[in-house]
Amino acid sequence: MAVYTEVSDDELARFIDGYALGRLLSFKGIAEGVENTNYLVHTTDGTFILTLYEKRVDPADLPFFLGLMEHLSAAGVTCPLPVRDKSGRVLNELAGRQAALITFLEGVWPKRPKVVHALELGKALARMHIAGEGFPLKRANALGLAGWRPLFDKFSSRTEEICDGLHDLIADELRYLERSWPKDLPQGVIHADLFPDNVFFVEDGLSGIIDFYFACNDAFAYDIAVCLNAWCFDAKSQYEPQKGAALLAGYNSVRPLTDAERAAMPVLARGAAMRFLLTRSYDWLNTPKDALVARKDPADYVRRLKFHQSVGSIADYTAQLTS
Ligand SMILES: Nc1ncnc2c1ncn2[C@@H]1O[C@H](COP(=O)(O)OP(=O)(O)OP(=O)(O)O)[C@@H](O)[C@H]1O
Ligand SMILES: N[C@@H](CCO)C(=O)O
Repeated sequence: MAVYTEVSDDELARFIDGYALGRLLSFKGIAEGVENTNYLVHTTDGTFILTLYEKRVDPADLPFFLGLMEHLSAAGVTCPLPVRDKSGRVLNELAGRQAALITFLEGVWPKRPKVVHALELGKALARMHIAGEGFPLKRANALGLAGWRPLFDKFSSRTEEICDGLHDLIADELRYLERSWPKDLPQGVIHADLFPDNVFFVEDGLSGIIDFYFACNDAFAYDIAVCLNAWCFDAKSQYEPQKGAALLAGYNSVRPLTDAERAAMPVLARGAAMRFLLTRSYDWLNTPKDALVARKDPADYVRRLKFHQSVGSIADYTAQLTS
């Protein structure tokens, strides 16, 4: 359960008094998520999500994340909107953390994504990339290529606590990625963590996107690669080409991929696997045993990475298997 910071009834009632949202009725911690503390909050005016920002969020980045939600929402993307307090601020302090209230989105995230979900996701991702144009703030990808080796250095001496062979798998792959990473792909604002638990559906229609706390400026196609890994493999980490094809087709129907983006997809898929293998491995080793949070298994991303290494081109592979 991702409630790292407890908030008392009185503290929260005082906090809510700062907003024009009526009176606090009830609140409860949200079990899902691993990054930040989230509470579901009911007031006499409605339902909201309260987020207290934890370890990986640099407070200096919060204006980017919250401003982006406002920008995307104004451009037609259904995403949470930060709520302004009585003095117009979106950020406040609560229980020693930076905190914000955001609007509640209806819908549920798909526990077992279907082909139709991947298709809708592809379209929504492309629309989000287009909607991000004109957002004036910039944020480098802290978990992009330049951030991977320093993160590996923090736990490289302990990889055998996760699985045999992990050290060399990561070390060799980092060398490959540093040599091969594409430099001139179309760039803009990307979500960078668009896993199924961050996308809500009502029946088969996509109803909203949440959790912009890794958003940054980077290659659009890298965002697609993150989604390929997160949405198009089954519970045993077997690639599901129909879902991969649907994701790419949905995306392409809104924002056609360039030849360079298509050509780069295999290396981007390997990089996207590396990014989550690194953060999951780090968290696996550093999350206290008694923490109320479900650690995500690095092994799923070992398998994805090995799959990408073995097939060469995921885009060709998808095309072959679905034609
Ligand atoms: N605006 C929202 N509307 C409805 N539910 C929300 C909203 N924001 C968050 N939630 C709920 O809270 C959960 C955790 O939120 P979120 O994904 O932002 O947390 P996180 O700790 O940053 O998670 P992650 O591990 O995905 O990075 C979501 O799965 C969802 O159930
Ligand atoms: N989406 C991430 C966790 C949140 O950063 C993962 O599945 O590893």
